[in-house]
Amino acid sequence: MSYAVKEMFLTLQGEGMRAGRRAVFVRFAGCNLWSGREQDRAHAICRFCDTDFVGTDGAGGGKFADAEALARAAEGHWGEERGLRYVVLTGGEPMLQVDDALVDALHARGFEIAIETNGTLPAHPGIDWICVSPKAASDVVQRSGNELKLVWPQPGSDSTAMESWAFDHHLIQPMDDARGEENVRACIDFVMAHPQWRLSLQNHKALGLR
Ligand SMILES: C[S@@+](CC[C@H](N)C(=O)[O-])C[C@H]1O[C@@H](n2cnc3c(N)ncnc32)[C@H](O)[C@@H]1O
Ligand SMILES: Nc1nc2[nH]cc(C(=O)O)c2c(=O)[nH]1
Ligand code: SF4
Ligand SMILES: [Mg+2]
Repeated sequence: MSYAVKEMFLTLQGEGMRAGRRAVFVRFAGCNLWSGREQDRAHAICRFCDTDFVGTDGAGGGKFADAEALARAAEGHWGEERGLRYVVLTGGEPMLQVDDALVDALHARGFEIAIETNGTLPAHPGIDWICVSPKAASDVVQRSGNELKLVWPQPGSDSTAMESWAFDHHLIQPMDDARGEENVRACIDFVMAHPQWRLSLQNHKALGLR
């Protein structure tokens, strides 16, 4: 299979329990909850997306003919060092494209594989670190994993129900939109009232990283 990738880059994971870790990000093109076009945002299932995932024209992006080609490119971003290789598959929605061949090719090059997914499709069982970020108007089928990262406030999402889902960590992340600090305050208040949750900040934005 070929893969459509918007962009690929080396950075620090900015969010969640593994924030601060060196990682190659592979941003797949396309999503099942929004077309990515601004004129469609108001009617999309997911309306707060902070990401351009349309097309394959970003830095390091492109159409990769097969899994080997994509894994080779990821290795190129990481460099020769073989220790602690870490790749984060994101998008768009990566589970629209991630398959056995890609998981095997990345593992063969020594990568630990993480995914950022909206959870509407089952995560590939070979993935080593699963982060699910539920969207209120969608049906989440992937209810287990390493971390659940709920963007907040998100009217219509049932955080109490999510506490019984099988995740090791439950995180609340401020929605980055025009309300800004108000959303951060709402997240702090939420964690103060629900100690089983913890705050996730988008460190890369504060640090000026990609
Ligand atoms: C762009 S999404 C791509 C992966 C997948 N489609 C998903 O939604 O999880 C990556 C992460 O950014 C989060 N995110 C997207 N827009 C955001 C925003 N405006 N504020 C805070 N987090 C946001 C998502 O919830 C998800 O955890
Ligand atoms: N540095 C950095 N960390 C991230 N964690 C999740 C991201 C994403 O867009 O999936 C992201 C991203 O875009 N950049
Ligand atoms: S599901 Fe993820 S990639 Fe798709 S529109 Fe929402 S935040 Fe963006
Ligand atoms: Mg991002």
